[in-house]
Amino acid sequence: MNIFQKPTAAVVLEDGHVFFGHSVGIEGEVAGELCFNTGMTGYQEIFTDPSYFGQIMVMASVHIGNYGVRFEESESDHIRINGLVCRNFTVKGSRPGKDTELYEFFANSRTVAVSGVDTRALVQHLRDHGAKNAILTTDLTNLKEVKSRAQAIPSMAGMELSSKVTCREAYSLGDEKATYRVAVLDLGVKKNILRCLVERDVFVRVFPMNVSTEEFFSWACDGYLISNGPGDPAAMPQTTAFVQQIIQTGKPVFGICLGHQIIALSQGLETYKMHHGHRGINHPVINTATKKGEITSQNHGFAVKNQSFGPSASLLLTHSHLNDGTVAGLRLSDCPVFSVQYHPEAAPGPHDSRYLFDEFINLLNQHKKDEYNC
Ligand SMILES: NC(=O)CC[C@H](N)C(=O)O
Repeated sequence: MNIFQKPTAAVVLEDGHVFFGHSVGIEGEVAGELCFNTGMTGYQEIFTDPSYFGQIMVMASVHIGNYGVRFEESESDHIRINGLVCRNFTVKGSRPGKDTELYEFFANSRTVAVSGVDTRALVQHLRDHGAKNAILTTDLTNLKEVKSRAQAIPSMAGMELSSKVTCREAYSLGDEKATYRVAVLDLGVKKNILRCLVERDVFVRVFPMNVSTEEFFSWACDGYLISNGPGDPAAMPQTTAFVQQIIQTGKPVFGICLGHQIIALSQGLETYKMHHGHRGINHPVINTATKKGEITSQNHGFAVKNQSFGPSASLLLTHSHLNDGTVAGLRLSDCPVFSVQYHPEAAPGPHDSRYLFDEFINLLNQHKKDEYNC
């Protein structure tokens, strides 16, 4: 924040810390879990990712808004974050071909954004003390009262949020005469996951999470994708039981992020809330079979407990996070089911993990030849 300018907005943390900044123009107050993303590019994809529903995002990257917005690059139809905290917010982006400014994008969805914040100090605080609930406000008249309201925000742990972002009705994408047909269980799916399937000759049908078993299983398909999404996976017992049924069909299943966590829960593993999560586009992962490293895009605040994997387990650890050893991927030993905690569809990248979509297609092919029995 420019020390000569008076603050016009504040980030008030549940632990009492206050970070001042400037409102970028949308007045109001929002509450949510405050977490940080270290990606140096891709702000539009982050803000429109349904997995961030309910969260206030602190961007470690210093320039936000500087290349505007192109609608075709959104991960869903509008902004999903509850609020934005950044260092510099550029009102007029300089990218040729932009459809609109980030400012307009925020104004249209009435999402509060605060700039001029010492984001380096704030990120360090969250990294040291963990993700915190917070209130973003442009009304600085009674911050004491805002602090006590910040303490009353419910924890992300135990919160089911997919029902807020899943589609209302089933819809299809791609060519109906494509070689493969995949049913997607939409827990908050990112558009690029669907694009990655369609460009591999897949006809996709996306179903809302509360779809009836009759409707879901009566759509003839070669395999299933369980999508990413917001909230705590442990708060989704019905979806977990449904995924168990999906696995029992014996068809190939691919889980991404929340989908990965739900698959793990359906097999008796547990999940837990992480200290401050993984959110960025340079997270190193090792593929335990090939021993190759992958640089991955990640966005999760929960993870699968590492304790139940072993050589004789029916679940095999396929990928491990190289920074902290957390579970990054798994597969079932006796069914064509695999999942990753990270984002192989990542846009703007990195693209190291795109091969996972090809592996899914290989499984679909194999399944077309001989049926598995789970
Ligand atoms: N991107 C995702 O699917 C996130 C999964 C889950 N909501 C988490 O935070 O861990």
